[in-house]
Amino acid sequence: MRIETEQTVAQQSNNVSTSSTHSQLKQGLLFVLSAPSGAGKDTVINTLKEQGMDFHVVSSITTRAPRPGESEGNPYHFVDVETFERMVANNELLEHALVHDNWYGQPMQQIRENLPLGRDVLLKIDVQGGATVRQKVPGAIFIFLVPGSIEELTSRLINRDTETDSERQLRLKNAQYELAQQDYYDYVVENRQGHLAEAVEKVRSIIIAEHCRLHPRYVSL
Ligand SMILES: Nc1ncnc2c1ncn2[C@@H]1O[C@H](COP(=O)(O)OP(=O)(O)OP(=O)(O)O)[C@@H](O)[C@H]1O
Repeated sequence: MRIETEQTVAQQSNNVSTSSTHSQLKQGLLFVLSAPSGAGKDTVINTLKEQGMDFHVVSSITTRAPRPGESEGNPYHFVDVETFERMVANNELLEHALVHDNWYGQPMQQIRENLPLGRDVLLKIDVQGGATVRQKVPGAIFIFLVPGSIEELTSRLINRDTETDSERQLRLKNAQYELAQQDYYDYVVENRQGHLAEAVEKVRSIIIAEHCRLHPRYVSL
């Protein structure tokens, strides 16, 4: 039997750095945030950024027209259908999908540039996109944001007033199916009406906790 003395324990701890895994392999983590339209993805992301969290939100490309107040790169890269099809053909997109009659895609380049620099990357995508990313990059961390209720979601979209009535109806119809997909995610965070701070704190805690894993879920693309 080997009895460990204070000296042997001290020798062992000299040989093994307590945080070797974390300090040597520091790489960013890939997060996926999905939710029905109007559940609060942008609001949560913007609040985390205002609080000083440093992560890169992938600017998707889309063929939809910019809304009032949006411009190239903010929050999307707006491209025509021909450009979109070229990027698909050149394998430049991690995933792409037709949502609400418009194409959306996630450029791979932004992920490849940021992760090796130790910067987390967040993909803000719908559930179809989330399913594709789960297949291609199972090591990503999947977070689903839900509203307190469908009624809350409806009034948020009405108050936001960024879609026509028929667009809003389509989003609410799709929300039923999208909410049913939450079971495939690692985390579900409720963003209740008037309780934004609570939801933000939960997402923030998830990000911090994922970095504290003994073996963080690093991915390579
Ligand atoms: N907890 C909350 N309480 C009240 N209002 C909220 C809350 N979270 C978000 N909102 C409001 O709900 C509306 C929708 O939020 P947001 O635009 O962030 O949703 P989204 O999920 O990014 O939608 P989309 O997918 O359509 O871009 C916004 O007007 C926002 O201010």
